[in-house]
Amino acid sequence: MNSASLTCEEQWKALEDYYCKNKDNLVLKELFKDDPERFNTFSIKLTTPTDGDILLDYSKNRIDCHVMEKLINLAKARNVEEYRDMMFKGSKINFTEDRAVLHIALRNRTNDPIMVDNKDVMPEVNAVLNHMKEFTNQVLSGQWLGYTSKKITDIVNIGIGGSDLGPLMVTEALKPYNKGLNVHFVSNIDGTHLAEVLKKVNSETVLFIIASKTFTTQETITNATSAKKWFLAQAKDEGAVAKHFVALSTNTPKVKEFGIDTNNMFGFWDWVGGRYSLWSAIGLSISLSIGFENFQNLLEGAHFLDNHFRTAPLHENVPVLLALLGIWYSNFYGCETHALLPYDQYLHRFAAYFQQGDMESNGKYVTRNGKVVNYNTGPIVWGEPGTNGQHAFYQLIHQGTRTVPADFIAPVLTHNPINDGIHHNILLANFLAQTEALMMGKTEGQAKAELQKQGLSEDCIAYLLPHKVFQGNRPTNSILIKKLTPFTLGALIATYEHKIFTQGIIWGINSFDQWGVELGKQKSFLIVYTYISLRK
Ligand SMILES: O=P(O)(O)OC[C@H]1O[C@H](O)[C@H](O)[C@@H](O)[C@@H]1O
Repeated sequence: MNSASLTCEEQWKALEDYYCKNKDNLVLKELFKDDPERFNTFSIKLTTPTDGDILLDYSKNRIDCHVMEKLINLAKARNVEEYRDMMFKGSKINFTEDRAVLHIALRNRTNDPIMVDNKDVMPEVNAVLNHMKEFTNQVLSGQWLGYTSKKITDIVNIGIGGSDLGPLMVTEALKPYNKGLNVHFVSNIDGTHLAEVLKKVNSETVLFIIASKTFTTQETITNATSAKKWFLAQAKDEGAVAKHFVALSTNTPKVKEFGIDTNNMFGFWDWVGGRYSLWSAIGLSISLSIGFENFQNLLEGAHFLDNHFRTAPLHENVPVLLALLGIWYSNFYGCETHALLPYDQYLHRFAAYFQQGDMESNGKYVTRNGKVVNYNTGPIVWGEPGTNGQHAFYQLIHQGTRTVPADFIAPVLTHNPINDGIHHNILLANFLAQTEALMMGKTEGQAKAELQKQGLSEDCIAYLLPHKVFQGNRPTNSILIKKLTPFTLGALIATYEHKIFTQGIIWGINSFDQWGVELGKQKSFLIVYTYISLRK
């Protein structure tokens, strides 16, 4: 496998050279004028079996065919395909933890064997899925009863990081599929988070889901312990805990120690990274919210995208293309951030979810060779749903001093076509208008003509003019799905997961550990113990 430093790669140098000579010629409106086929050249449509098309339009980027060719050559030189195949085969590509990286196994709907340490992981994956199905059906059908023989009405997921953000994002995104349970999330160690949720639930009808891969995370264990204390204060019977507490974890001894019946434990494995775990038992709150069949459709959507990522040539491979565009902006244009802008209220936690997904994966400066990089790695990921963002931070995207590459994401159809669909029409009009405005900008001539139309004096026009000009040439991707369904959401999430993977491979870093989080954790444990012993 290639172990050369990224900046020494011939393909890197070719990109650098091309960037230096051509960066001023990569002007979007000119590129569109010169090539009427530009949209067709730089867009890809994936047709899903039942949920319509997924379109990636990447024509509004500062690229031409030469840039794309060179970027693809770089991906090849960095062995993206080989590493991708290693991931799918179960190789231990998370080398600092000596672990396989197999979130793809959790949604391996064809059940082809995937071997880790000479053992097929699929039978265990399927066993946990069956357990989730059984449990979900029992709770939703009202068969599962609380300690006073009442049905469960509310679930509370207690977890943090990957054990919170994914389930929270997905249950919000798929609210139209909710089967009737009220779903709550508690993550913050700040007691306010738990206290506010406890005000809304009844001990007789609530189910606590303690979600923690390690079952040692300070926030989760503290919140879970307080929840159990609150529960026992009302139930007054240790035996009742089994009816109201379940655990999602890889750590059986710790789950037992906490007092949760291991029959009520849903397991997973060390090869599932926290930020890639919503497909595993960690997705139990999703399954309870939308029903197991819909949860399965979410897995199907991700599997569809996994197959695309695994088999499509690099120049037609959606996650690879998104990754390469990100590299072009981060490493050549020097862009610091990447915005995720979903034009769908249901996706209001999408950017927050991928803040962890991307920044915890690729926020690293040490390479596979143990060397410190001499180039930028993962960008700062942020965003809010449109159109709210437009009235908050789009000013900076349009006229700020930084270039902010942005992904605009929208469903063509809405779940809520209220008032004859006028809301959705306006929403989509904004989506289209923004990407166009960012690309086209406004020339001095156009701005002047507008000011003249308003009948302003020449002095006033001269004074205002510089503020009314937009340089434009601001890059965007447009990602359109037919409708936000479990399947299309699964595909969308998997797209970004594989984008992150591809970038990590090109940058030569390990996207699957998170040592950076540990330092803060260790320090806070020390301070907490000192504080507690001082109070005694
Ligand atoms: O699921 P847990 O073991 O409780 O971990 C929760 C979170 O802890 C840390 O913050 C890690 O960096 C995250 O990746 C993880 O998702």
